[in-house]
Amino acid sequence: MFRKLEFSNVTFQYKNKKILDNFNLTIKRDEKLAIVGSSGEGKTTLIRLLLRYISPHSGEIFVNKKSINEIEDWYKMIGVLSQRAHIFNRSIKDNLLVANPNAKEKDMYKALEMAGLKKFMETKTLDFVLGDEGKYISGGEKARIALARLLLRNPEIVILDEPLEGVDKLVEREVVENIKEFVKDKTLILISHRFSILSITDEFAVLENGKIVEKGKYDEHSENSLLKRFFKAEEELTKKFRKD
Ligand SMILES: Nc1ncnc2c1ncn2[C@@H]1O[C@H](COP(=O)(O)OP(=O)(O)OP(=O)(O)O)[C@@H](O)[C@H]1O
Repeated sequence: MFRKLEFSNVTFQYKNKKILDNFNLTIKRDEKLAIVGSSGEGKTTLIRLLLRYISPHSGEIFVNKKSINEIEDWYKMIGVLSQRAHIFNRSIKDNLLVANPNAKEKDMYKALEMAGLKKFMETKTLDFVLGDEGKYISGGEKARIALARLLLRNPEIVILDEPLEGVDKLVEREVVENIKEFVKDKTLILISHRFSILSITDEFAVLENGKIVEKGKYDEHSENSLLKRFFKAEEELTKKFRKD
C-alpha cells in the first residue's frame, strides 16, 4: 500500500541544462497536490522521473522509504494521464481493456461518461475503431479516452497532466466534479493551467528554477508568489474579455 513519496535532493539535467536542482518534495497518502510552474520549468520532467523513464543524476526518489526502483508493483500503484496518451488502432472497448482487462461493458460506459464522452458515445458502440493513433477521433476525444482508461484502472496514486486538455467548456464543470469524486480516496498530483481543476487540490507547490519555492494551501502563499500572480493574471484576462 502506498504511504509516502519523497523526492530527496533530486538533480536532473538535459545536456547542460539543469532542470531540477536539489529538488525536494514529499507527498503523503491521500494528499492532493497541484504543481504549478511556468512553461518549461520541469513539470513533465517530474512525471517522467516518476514513471522511471529517466533517472535523477543525483539524489533519490523514495516510495514508502524504499528507492522507487525497488518497488515491484509501482506501475500498478500509479496511473498517469499525460498529454501524449497512446491510442491503439483498435475498438474503444480494446482501448479501454488495456487499462483493466476485467472491466465490464457497464463500467466502460460509466468511465466514458465520467470522462465527458457521453455525447460522443450517443452515435457509437464500444466496437467503434479509433484508427492509428486515434486518427478517426479528435485530439480532445483522444484525451478523454485516456481519462476514461485511467478511471477504469483505479490506481492508488493519480497523476494528471493537463486533464482538461480537449474538454470543452460546456462539459468542463461536470468532468471536474467527476475527477474530484474519483480522486477522493486517492493521492493526487495535478499539473494544470486551468483554474477550475486546480480547485480539486488542497495544496499548491510552486516550481521555479528547479525547486519547490512555496508549498501550502492557497492562503498560505505569499501575495507576490507565482501562484497568486497566475490566478490574478487569469482573473484580469477574464475581465478583459468580458469587457471586450
Ligand atoms: N528530451 C529533452 N532534451 C533536451 N531538453 C529537454 C528535453 N525534454 C525537455 N527539455 C527541456 O527541459 C525543460 C523542462 O521541460 P518540461 O517538459 O519538464 O517542462 P514543463 O514545465 O512540463 O513545461 P510545459 O508547462 O510547457 O509543459 C524545457 O526547457 C524543455 O525544453
